Amino acid sequence: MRKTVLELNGVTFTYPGAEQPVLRDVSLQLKQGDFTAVIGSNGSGKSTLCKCFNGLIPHYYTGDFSGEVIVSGQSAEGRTVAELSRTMGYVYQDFENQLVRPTVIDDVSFTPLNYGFADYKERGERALELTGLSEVRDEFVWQLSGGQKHLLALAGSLAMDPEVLVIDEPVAQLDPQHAREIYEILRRLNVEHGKTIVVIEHHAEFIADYCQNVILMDNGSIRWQKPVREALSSVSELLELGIYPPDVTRAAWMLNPNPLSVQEQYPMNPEEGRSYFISQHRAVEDNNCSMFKDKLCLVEESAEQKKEAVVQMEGVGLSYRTIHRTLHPVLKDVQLELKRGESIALIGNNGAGKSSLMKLIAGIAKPSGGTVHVKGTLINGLPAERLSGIASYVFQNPEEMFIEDCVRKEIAYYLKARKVPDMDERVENMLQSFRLGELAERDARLLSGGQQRRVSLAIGAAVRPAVMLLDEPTANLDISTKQELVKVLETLRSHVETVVIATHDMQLVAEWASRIIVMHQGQIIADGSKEDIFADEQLLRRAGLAQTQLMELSRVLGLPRICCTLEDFIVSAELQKEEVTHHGSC
Ligand SMILES: Nc1ncnc2c1ncn2[C@@H]1O[C@H](COP(=O)(O)OP(=O)(O)OP(=O)(O)O)[C@@H](O)[C@H]1O
Ligand SMILES: Nc1ncnc2c1ncn2[C@@H]1O[C@H](COP(=O)(O)OP(=O)(O)OP(=O)(O)O)[C@@H](O)[C@H]1O
Repeated sequence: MRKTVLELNGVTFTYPGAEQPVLRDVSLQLKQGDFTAVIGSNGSGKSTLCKCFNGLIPHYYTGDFSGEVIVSGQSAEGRTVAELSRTMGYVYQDFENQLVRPTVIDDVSFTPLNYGFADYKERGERALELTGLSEVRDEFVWQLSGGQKHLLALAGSLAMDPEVLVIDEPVAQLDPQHAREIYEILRRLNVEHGKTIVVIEHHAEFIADYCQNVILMDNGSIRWQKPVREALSSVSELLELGIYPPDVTRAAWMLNPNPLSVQEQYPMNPEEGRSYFISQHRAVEDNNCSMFKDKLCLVEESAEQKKEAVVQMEGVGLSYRTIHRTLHPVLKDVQLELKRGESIALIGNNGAGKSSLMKLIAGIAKPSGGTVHVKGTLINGLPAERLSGIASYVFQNPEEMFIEDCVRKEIAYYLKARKVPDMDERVENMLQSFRLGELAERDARLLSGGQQRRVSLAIGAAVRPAVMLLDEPTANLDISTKQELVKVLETLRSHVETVVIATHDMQLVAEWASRIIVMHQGQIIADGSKEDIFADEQLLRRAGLAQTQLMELSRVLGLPRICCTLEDFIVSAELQKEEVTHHGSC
């Protein structure tokens, strides 16, 4: 019999000052070697639940706590976070807070050093090797890209060789190839080393491929804990909660029963799924976006206006100084023109230079050569306060944007500074569009990750700049918020001249972008329509993007191109299924 490594009995928890408990009478058991996904919509209590595992709740997050947590057979009561952390490795959603030392190798070895392990350096090196970070071992941590920092936080936990590894959204900021690699590492740790793994995950494809069990959180309670196939087949329930995992996975299963044979064991009714999907789509449109649209005065643009260049970059380079004081070129000779009305997706693997390029357009980073013009204004060297109306950058880490004490004031902040006349109306509009009404008076820093992301998007959108730059806008978002974001982005077209998104979310790219720019090692290696870019497998492979779920699926479906909406996938899946049945019966 496998031993129980973690047990929660009747845990209820209320954050200080909150009116309602965030966890309500939660009980669960994890056995050694389990690989479990915790799912649920934004704010349902997933991270709070996991913070009970290593004693962060109630030791660090004080509040009203009752119930019992048992770690490796011993009650957690009276044991410190440091003690529990030897068994429970944890990578937080805001993983940057876990990076505490200046260089990569120092950081990864820091925890084992602190615990007095003589082999702390070897542990660090091993963890870097496992996560593919050995090449940057001597770099400064602040010089890493967002994705690389996430890998480093994971490496830091691995260096302690914990019995249980809890990771809050392991691939939120990783490119598809790195994401799969991380899950392969987790699988090896699970299968070969018997580690118990818990992930908080919004991506169904990884849950389907790697996890054995799924815990569904619903408004602070565990609604169920089920084996993965059964869990992901609970279509109507997941749709009802607005968290149905991307339908691509489901469509793929409908067509290709291997390796999970889901169809045989848990037959799904495509009609049921489809009608739910469509009604969900409509609900989003009716309740949120049409309301938002009504308030906007949509401007018809002339063909001439559409051709107008909003951003012009010529011969732009960007270099950062390395630890050895040499210059590390991050962007090389970028020539780029972004036009009015374009919806641009910047894609490329971790560290390709996407954020750096956007920071140059926003005037946050200064080019080491060349010129950047936005709306005809040379922005190199322009003071920050002059930039917010021209280009607005929504950070990869939303909390970096928060300076006020409540959500409403955060959204109003830049509008107030610029004395925008319809400020109150705009703030209300944003609160509604991003489902923030109930959170308006809350401190943004104390919200869940997905809620914080929504606030950061609302701040950026409220300003209505000429160019809006969004860094990984769908990271940490549940599926229904993602759908809303796509709709809101559509409506933004009439206020924001050009929207640029840096993303690893190919679903978003397929549904939203009108133009894709592919970056690799600091250069633009392709620039075109999604039809052209997604059809070029060699190019995508070169940029480390070949293994996306969409590509696999498009192959399975025999689609010439990848750019389909979720609905297209379902329709294609159904058609193909019918064809198979038809041929079968012939
Ligand atoms: N402030 C900095 N100082 C030094 N180097 C940096 C700095 N910011 C980024 N870099 C380096 O520049 C390169 C490009 O980073 P950037 O964040 O632009 O990549 P990215 O494509 O956005 O990656 P990700 O998808 O992981 O966020 C990386 O090698 C990174 O290590
Ligand atoms: N430190 C805190 N103080 C007060 N309330 C908090 C704090 N952290 C989270 N909350 C609230 O508790 C609820 C659950 O948050 P939690 O982070 O556990 O959700 P989650 O399911 O992990 O969400 P997400 O998918 O967005 O990360 C949310 O309403 C959030 O606003």
